[in-house]
Amino acid sequence: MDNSKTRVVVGMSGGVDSSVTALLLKQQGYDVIGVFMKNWDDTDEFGVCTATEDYEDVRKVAEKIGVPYYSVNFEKEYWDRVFEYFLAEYRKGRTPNPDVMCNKEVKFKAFLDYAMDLDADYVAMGHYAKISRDDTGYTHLMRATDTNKDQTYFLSQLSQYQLDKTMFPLQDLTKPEVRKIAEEAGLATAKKKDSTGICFIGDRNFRQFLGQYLPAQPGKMMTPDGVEMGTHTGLMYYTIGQRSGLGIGGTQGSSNEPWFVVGKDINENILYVDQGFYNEHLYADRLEASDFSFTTQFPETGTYKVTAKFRYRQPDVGVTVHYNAEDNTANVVFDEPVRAITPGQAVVLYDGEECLGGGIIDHAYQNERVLQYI
Ligand SMILES: Nc1ncnc2c1ncn2[C@@H]1O[C@H](COP(=O)(O)OP(=O)(O)OP(=O)(O)O)[C@@H](O)[C@H]1O
Repeated sequence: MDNSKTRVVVGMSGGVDSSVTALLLKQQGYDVIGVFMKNWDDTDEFGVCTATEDYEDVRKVAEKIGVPYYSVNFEKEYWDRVFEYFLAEYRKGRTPNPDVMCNKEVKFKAFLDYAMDLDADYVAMGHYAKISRDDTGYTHLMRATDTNKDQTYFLSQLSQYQLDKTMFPLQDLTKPEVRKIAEEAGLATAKKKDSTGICFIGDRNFRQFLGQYLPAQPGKMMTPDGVEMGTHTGLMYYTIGQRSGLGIGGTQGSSNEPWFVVGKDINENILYVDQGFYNEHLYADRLEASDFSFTTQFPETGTYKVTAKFRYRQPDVGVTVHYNAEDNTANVVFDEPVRAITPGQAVVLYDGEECLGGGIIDHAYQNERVLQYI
């Protein structure tokens, strides 16, 4: 097949995954253009900026494989559509997922629009996820072959239009295979270490970073039974189910079991803590979520039996979804109790290998009691 008339704009981050993405498309004969996005000014006190180093890697790889490359600045779009949302969620005591929003608003919106202005037919990214196009014209988002790396959780809010314009050339490869391809092709990024954590925070200290934007408000730390356990340093620093950083020894109370965050009262500025990983206050039997997006079609109001993930890298759980199309919300009832459901995170729905879409978790319940008090 002659791919030379099909233009594909590849999001090149300067990492190994997107380097191999560009290489594979070039080998398949596509008209490839590499584009690096600068979404965040991370120049440090020494004037060093990792974006400059990453772009240098894009240059090396693009020159090696012989594709043109550009850089585009989306700092404003990223700030307005991802970072403001991130801060607003923390202000409400929730734990947002900026990667879900970055995909929806920047990588597959601002970037996609930019690519279309370059007369692209598709954008391609180095995500581990599969695109499958059926005979009726629908494009489906499927889990990656490398289940260990599958990123559909983060892509769950993409629309049919966005998916229809997307290619994921790594979809059938495992990470070790991708590294091997990069090495054999002599790409400068073959041995580059994977990025970790939230992209704009990088290796920086999370507390310090967040504290620069949101003033920390210390308050009371209590057990759900009302026993005062000391003070917390600011509700935003704690996530439901989290163990570390409570500053309480294991000797308080009746057992030596470690302490976990089991709830937050944002109005009273109280952090609720209790003992034991399997603490009953951490287990929910259903949740309510809003702001759903679906990858093929929005369903009608009704009841659906599917599986769901409530955070990245968690096995699916069987659920019954009672979806309300009028206000785009759902009540999601679990087949078995689930630990540490966290408001602000995405609930992502699957039908077998297909990622159907997802919403944002608002509340979790246990026997009709609202957990977490947020
Ligand atoms: N700054 C950027 N500019 C252009 N594209 C980007 C940028 N950051 C990420 N992407 C695209 O999004 C994909 C997934 O991003 P993610 O942050 O998960 O990177 P990754 O899995 O570490 O990939 P890579 O090894 O390519 O950095 C990348 O493979 C790339 O195609």
